[in-house]
Amino acid sequence: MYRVYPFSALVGQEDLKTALLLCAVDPGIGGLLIQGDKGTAKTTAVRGLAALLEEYRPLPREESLVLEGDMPGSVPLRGSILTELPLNATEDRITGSIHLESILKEGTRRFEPGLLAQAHGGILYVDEVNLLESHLVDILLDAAATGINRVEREGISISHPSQFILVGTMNPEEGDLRPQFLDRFGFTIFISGLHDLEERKEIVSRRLDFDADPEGFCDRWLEDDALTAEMLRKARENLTDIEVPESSRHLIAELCSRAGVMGHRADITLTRGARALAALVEAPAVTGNHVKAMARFVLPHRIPHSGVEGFKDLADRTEQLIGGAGGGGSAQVETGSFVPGDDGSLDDPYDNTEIPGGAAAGSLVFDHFKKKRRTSPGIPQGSPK
Ligand SMILES: Nc1ncnc2c1ncn2[C@@H]1O[C@H](COP(=O)(O)OP(=O)(O)OP(=O)(O)O)[C@@H](O)[C@H]1O
Repeated sequence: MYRVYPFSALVGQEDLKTALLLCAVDPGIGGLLIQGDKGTAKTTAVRGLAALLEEYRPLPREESLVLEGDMPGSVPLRGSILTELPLNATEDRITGSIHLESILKEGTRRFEPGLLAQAHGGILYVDEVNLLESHLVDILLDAAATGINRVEREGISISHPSQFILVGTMNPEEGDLRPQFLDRFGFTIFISGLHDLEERKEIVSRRLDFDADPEGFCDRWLEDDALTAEMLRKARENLTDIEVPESSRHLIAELCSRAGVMGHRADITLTRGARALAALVEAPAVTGNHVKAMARFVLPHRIPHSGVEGFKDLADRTEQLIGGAGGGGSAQVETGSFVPGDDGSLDDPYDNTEIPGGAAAGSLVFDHFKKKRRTSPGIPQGSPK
């Protein structure tokens, strides 16, 4: 059987893994744009997450799609949870079209679903999204934001749900994405290769182990993938119960206003991101630390700039904003109703202690993951990493 390199076996790149998980917790975040170097596990991470979603099914997935409009009915949903969009995809292929053969042969009109139908309930991966024609990017971002694919063509109007996790990649050296498109991607992260020598060696040895014995390698990471899926499932379930207190709302407004972002999309995405992060680390409410961590994913690509500044400069400006926000400190909120686990061994995930400058989202999620793994009865202490 064909095996996929496990999501949990990725070395480091915790922000990348976290950004992907958060988009799975709340696809309404609007998708993730990964900028960065080649060979840094972007595709490996996305395929690993897809395999995890396929195996453990932490997210709801419908069997068929309900069509509305001029051709009401339903079409079966089939295929993989991961839809990869080819760069030569046409608008018809993406949105779906009227099946010509059925008109010619049977004289009836039938809707032929496209990639936006196939992606419903899964991941839509667009490698090198900056090389895609603008009107196609527009269609993808529109569906990602609204969760609906609308086909208005040839005198016909059809719509169907299309909720997916949009993941785009781009290498800025090969061309830019227009600012109006950048703003519509919920998160952007920049990733580069790892410089820690031990981590580099670990990447090679894990890859060679996987290639030599994919089955055995995947078995060793099974428990970690299962735990990640369980965290995802719980976070999805609890998402709308997470409180966003006034102090966090204030911090979000302050950060976005000081960043000088256009409109209010950043405020909304930052709120959704912080809420998804709180859900993933099992906190009952959004704290200042969650907001600050999410500001790094939400603000850099939205800060107005002259065009000469690279992502790194904008990330530095975001750090300055985070450092100076909230009167230089945290968004203080009440400790809420957190009840430690039965064994009392988990730290309070709602810990609102000020972390100077806030912690990285990847650290918050994977520190929590490691604590859970230590206290999960089914997980052997000797599991990898
Ligand atoms: N952090 C990592 N952990 C595990 N494997 C890694 C890591 N970084 C890179 N690799 C390995 O490097 C190889 C390249 O990874 P991958 O194809 O996912 O990169 P990519 O970022 O999608 O590249 P490209 O931009 O060229 O498409 C794979 O064999 C992958 O296993």
